[in-house]
Amino acid sequence: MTSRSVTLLGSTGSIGTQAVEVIDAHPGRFEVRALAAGGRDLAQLARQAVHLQVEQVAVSLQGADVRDRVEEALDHAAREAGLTAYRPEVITGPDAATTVAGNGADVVLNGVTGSIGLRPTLAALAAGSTLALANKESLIVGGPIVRAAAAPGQIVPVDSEHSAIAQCLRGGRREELRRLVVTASGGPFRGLTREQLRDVTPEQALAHPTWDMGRVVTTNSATLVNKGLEVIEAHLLFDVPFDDIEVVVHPQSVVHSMVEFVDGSTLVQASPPTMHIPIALGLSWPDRLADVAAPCDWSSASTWEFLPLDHEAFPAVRLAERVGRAGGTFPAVYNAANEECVDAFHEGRLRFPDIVDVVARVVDDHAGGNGSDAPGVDLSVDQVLAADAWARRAASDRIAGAAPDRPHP
Ligand SMILES: NC(=O)C1=CN([C@@H]2O[C@H](COP(=O)(O)OP(=O)(O)OC[C@H]3O[C@@H](n4cnc5c(N)ncnc54)[C@H](OP(=O)(O)O)[C@@H]3O)[C@@H](O)[C@H]2O)C=CC1
Ligand SMILES: CC(=O)[C@@H](O)[C@H](O)COP(=O)(O)O
Ligand SMILES: [Mn+2]
Repeated sequence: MTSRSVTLLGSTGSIGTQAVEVIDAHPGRFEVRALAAGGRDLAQLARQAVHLQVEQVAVSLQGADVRDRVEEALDHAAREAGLTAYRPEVITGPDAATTVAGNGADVVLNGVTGSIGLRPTLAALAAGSTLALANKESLIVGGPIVRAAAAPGQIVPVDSEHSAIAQCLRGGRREELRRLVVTASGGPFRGLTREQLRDVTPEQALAHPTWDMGRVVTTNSATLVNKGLEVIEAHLLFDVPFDDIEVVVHPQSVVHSMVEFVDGSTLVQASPPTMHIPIALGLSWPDRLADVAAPCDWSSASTWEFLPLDHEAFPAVRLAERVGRAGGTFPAVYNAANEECVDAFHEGRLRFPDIVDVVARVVDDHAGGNGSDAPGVDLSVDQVLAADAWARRAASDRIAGAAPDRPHP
């Protein structure tokens, strides 16, 4: 089998480092051409660059000394590895990830967090690369823009639920599909009431019961905003109406989602919780790589539970369905307001249940005509980014009003 060239965006994060593990475990299958990161850990990025011998290293930091710092880190990592002649191209600044995303690699894995991933997603699609998409936010905020930019099959989902659905769809024809069932772990606060959620801490929110992930997606799992985003993601990826997408709580995170067909049959995709499988499929689609992860162990007793979601304690999914149906800039507003609220929660400026309450108020303000809005097919990237910026400001104002007392001193 021929080797695929790969560009890894967000290479130092949870998805990025696991992608490197998958690539290392399959020598000869992939050649990593470029890495991009935010620049919080230049030493790690440089070690990855030297290890993978990439041609390009992109860092989104801006500043007079950034290039020198990246080159210094690369020199240091190369010396440590006994390689003095290694000199990749270094790209810096806010557009760095977008630049390497457009380098025409066979596969671009977008593992950046947040709506900042929109331009890189569009650059990868414009360059004709297969987009292995972990950065769900770019699809959600870009909506019709991203869909229009993608050729059929050009986006391969890496999010575990959507990878599961894509795998299940290989077992039945699209026109035979009745509905999608998206599983949710329920997060660390499953079973708590809204009142009990008032005093939970950031540390508790980051203790996900089944997955080890980055800070934002882990917090979103706790609020169920992640599941709200994933419902919109499923609608956009598979063109299924919101009425035909159901969320079910499955605390074990072994069934990663399901597809129900018209005859009453349901196909599920199951594996112990690891992102290695969806990452490997994202890189090698439509082929499967061998021995990516341990399969389910059927030799000992185990239980899979499926429970309804408590929408009163966790209103984020219903709110996401509303913004998803509204379309236009509403999903971008939901996402951007949430990104602001997640930061505020971790900085002790907002209580946990106020995250989704503030997002809902910002969405209501948007529905009332605030923030630039352009529903429908004519949406532009500039309009999305303007709505994103407006939602961040609106959320900040609301956060300042929502937290007169500091919940986490
Ligand atoms: N982790 C998981 O298991 C899963 C994650 N996802 C999705 O995948 C995406 C990544 O999540 P995760 O890996 O957990 O997040 P992390 O926070 O662990 O990693 C994010 C990565 O993106 C980099 N980054 C941040 N800003 C930029 C930028 N402007 N340009 C280039 N790189 C940047 C970060 O670098 P730095 O630290 O230097 O800023 C880091 O390498 C999210 O959209 C998430 O929802 C989906 C399913 C599962
Ligand atoms: C692994 C993955 O895909 C995450 O997005 C996961 O879905 C988080 O788990 P929950 O949101 O179901 O808690
Ligand atoms: Mn997911």
